[in-house]
Amino acid sequence: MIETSGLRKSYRSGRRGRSTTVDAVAGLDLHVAEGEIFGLLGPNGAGKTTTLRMLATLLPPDGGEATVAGADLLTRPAEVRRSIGYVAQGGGTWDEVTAREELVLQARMHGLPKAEAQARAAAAVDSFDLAEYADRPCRGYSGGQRRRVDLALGVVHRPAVLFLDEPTSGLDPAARARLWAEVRRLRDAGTTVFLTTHYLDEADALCDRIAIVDGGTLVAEGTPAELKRSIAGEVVTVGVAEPHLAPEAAEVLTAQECVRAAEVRADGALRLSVDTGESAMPQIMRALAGAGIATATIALHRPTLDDVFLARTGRSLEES
Ligand SMILES: Nc1ncnc2c1ncn2[C@@H]1O[C@H](COP(=O)(O)OP(=O)(O)OP(=O)(O)O)[C@@H](O)[C@H]1O
Repeated sequence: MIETSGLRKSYRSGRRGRSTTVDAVAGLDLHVAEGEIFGLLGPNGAGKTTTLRMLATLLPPDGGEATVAGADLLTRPAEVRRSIGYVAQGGGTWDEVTAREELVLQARMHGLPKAEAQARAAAAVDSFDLAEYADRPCRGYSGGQRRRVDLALGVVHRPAVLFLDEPTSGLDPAARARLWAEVRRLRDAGTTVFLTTHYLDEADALCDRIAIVDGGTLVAEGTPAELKRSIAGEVVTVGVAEPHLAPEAAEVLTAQECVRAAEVRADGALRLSVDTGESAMPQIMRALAGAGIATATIALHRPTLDDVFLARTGRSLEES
């Protein structure tokens, strides 16, 4: 449904002579299948919004190719625009207008006659459960209510592809869960959803497939489960009884075949990447005992997407 190849965008800023160039998107290849929720995950400044705005025809790429819903982004942008909905970061509701009026206006902007636009607005009020406040000005809405209206506005013309930029940013847990349910409902009805997020849990729980980006380039792409299994392996943490021996313990363990990588964390514990935790744990204990290093604690963790990011970039996404 969306294909990109070598997609690029740079920004120049500063005065003449002292201008700097930021390669916001530095050659991105993405494949998004029809009917999936696809997430672009990355830290601040990774190039997520720039990518989304290019795919939504709001920003011209500097290079590369892309098709969206079967139309070439560069040569047939008007056709792309007819197939997509776009919800910007922070949304697009006006304080003085009601949600219903916004929905009618949006539908009319997509070329629907008045009666049809009103019918679409009424259907959206129903399906997004907006009736309680849809006829009040948007100014009084909660953050979660506004985001639901934003979603409804994004799909009132029934696009094949919906772009969402940081859809749950700033929402409380209950409002986030509600928005996730709405996004899943749209996907189940056949809409392809392309969203950006810097929340690991959102990428993991909501997205069918994700692309992790950093510095404008692709770090990894796949289903969250695949990425965690294939890239991060499993993680064993070990606390040694005498913390000053942690560096020596890391050296001993790095030499073990079952250990892919060992690092000493800031809290003095060892963090080990292994293929299979269950079989690695007895070997780890034996190796440490053999080196005369006593173990205080040992625990097996299921890998997270942050472990994937760490394995690929050497940094934690949560600290980026
Ligand atoms: N209009 C602009 N002029 C100059 N630099 C820009 C402009 N817009 C973005 N950038 C830079 O391009 C890079 C990518 O920005 P972008 O907004 O695409 O990242 P992002 O992953 O969406 O970040 P965030 O999560 O903070 O929204 C950043 O280094 C940013 O500072």
